[in-house]
Amino acid sequence: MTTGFWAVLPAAGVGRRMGSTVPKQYLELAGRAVIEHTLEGFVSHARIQGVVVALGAEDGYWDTTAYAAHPKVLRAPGGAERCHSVLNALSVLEDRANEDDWVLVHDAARPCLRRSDLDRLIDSLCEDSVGGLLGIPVRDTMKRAGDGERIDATVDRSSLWHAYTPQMFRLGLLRRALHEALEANDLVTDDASAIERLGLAPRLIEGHADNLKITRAEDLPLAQFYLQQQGRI
Ligand SMILES: Nc1ccn([C@@H]2O[C@H](COP(=O)(O)OP(=O)(O)OP(=O)(O)O)[C@@H](O)[C@H]2O)c(=O)n1
Ligand SMILES: C[C@](O)(CO)[C@H](O)COP(=O)(O)O
Repeated sequence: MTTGFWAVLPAAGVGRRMGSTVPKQYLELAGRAVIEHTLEGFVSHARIQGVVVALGAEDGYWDTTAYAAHPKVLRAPGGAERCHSVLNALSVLEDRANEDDWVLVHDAARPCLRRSDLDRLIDSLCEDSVGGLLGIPVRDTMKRAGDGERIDATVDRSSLWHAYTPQMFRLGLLRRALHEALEANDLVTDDASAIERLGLAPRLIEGHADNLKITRAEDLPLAQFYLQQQGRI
């Protein structure tokens, strides 16, 4: 049986840290919504059979996007935290995908993902027994803050990475891992953390630092710069 590939885009956040009345996944970036740039990379990918977007209950923007009626795009209800949104999206895949199909979970707020990095992730992990994620090794000296934002310690950075997305795991394993994390009230902030809780070791695949997550206001012009550098706008 051929193994399928699906994408899940958690897009149900409110963007508190962005400080905008418009959720950051719908802010304009080079004339399109952030989420439209993100979706383009998955909808246009020949190996990706479908994309499930997890949307907030109050989302009044999705229907204005160019992908609202796209045949490859499905919807799921967002949840209170990112982990709930992802688990809801996996439920939408249950009657379409096989348990061993690969699911690539990618933040809607990361519009600058390179096709080359996406392909490297898929090619590196498609035979892997666990799965993994894109990331980059940290480049700065890392400090742990103590009281009053004074340094408590300098942390050995030699094996520290920034965890990015997509994070790629088989549907059945990821659903079980997230379900068990939530059962333990462990509101994991990424999908790999749920897999690690099972005692498994996801692989880190080095990508590019321009796969930033739009989080604060200064990230939007930086994302535009990166898209220009990539020749995408
Ligand atoms: N309950 C939630 C919270 C977040 N997300 C999504 O998960 C991704 C990463 O989350 P984050 O950057 O934290 O987005 P927000 O939660 O919107 O940001 P903030 O924490 O600043 O509110 C985003 O695409 C966001 O839309 C989601 O689907 N469901
Ligand atoms: C999934 C993630 O982008 C990996 O770095 C990150 O954990 C999301 O965290 P957030 O607090 O939901 O932005």
